[in-house]
Amino acid sequence: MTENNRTTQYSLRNTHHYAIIVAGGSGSRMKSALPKQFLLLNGKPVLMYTIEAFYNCDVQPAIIIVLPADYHAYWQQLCKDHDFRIPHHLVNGGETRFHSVKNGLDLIEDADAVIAIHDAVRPLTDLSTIAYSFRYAEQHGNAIVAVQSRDSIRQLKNTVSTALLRDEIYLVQTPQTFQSALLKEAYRQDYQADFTDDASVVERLGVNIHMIPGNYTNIKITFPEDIAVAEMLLKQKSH
Ligand SMILES: Nc1ccn([C@@H]2O[C@H](COP(=O)(O)OP(=O)(O)OP(=O)(O)O)[C@@H](O)[C@H]2O)c(=O)n1
Ligand SMILES: C[C@](O)(CO)[C@H](O)COP(=O)(O)O
Repeated sequence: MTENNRTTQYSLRNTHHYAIIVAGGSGSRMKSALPKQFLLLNGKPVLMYTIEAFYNCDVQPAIIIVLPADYHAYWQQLCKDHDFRIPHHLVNGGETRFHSVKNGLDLIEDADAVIAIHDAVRPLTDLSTIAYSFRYAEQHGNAIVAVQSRDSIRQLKNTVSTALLRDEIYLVQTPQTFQSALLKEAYRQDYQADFTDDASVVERLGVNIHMIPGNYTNIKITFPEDIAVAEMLLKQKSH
């Protein structure tokens, strides 16, 4: 795990930065008719918080939003209703998260770019974590935000469960940030069911993945109860 020196200043002037925010899912586990990226947190859609975090971080990436094709008009209306003016590019979602990321990547031609991939449904990411992930990936090729397990861990194989070393277990979040040539090469691979995040796609090339520290509050809104938790955390953040 790499030390997150949040006070260090790096020069970003010679590179190009992009954020691909994937919001192409249907949110089946949320059991809501409206996909969870559009649900309201304290009156504002989840996706708007996420875009604001990237817009407000000091790296100032270009922002690409991947949305199901059927929801582009709905999103544009939401932007009008909430007077949401942050500039962003819209791309169609794909069949899985992998295909959605790929659609976003197709928009980026810059071979020297640094690209952060982020779940639209993680609206609580710190600005400093976003900025650090860009800076770390710029220097080391990739940066994956993760937190150490706080619970004891057991692995179940067939019917036998075994304790694992908790200190060796990390829970992976987003953003996951990469130099563009590496990420584009990785996403030229055929889709595999065990590609659950961008790190697993890049790792399949034989590349070493670097974890950087995240926050336990960077939750992914997945189940109905996560909405109440996110609203509470947002209220705490604003005080
Ligand atoms: N085809 C897909 C599937 C997922 N995502 C995005 O990937 C992120 C993480 O995925 P997940 O939480 O699984 O979202 P859903 O697929 O929407 O939820 P579920 O698995 O419960 O259906 C979300 O921001 C989601 O919108 C995407 O862009 N395109
Ligand atoms: C990318 C991710 O959020 C990292 O934890 C996670 O793998 C997404 O998983 P999901 O099954 O698509 O929610």
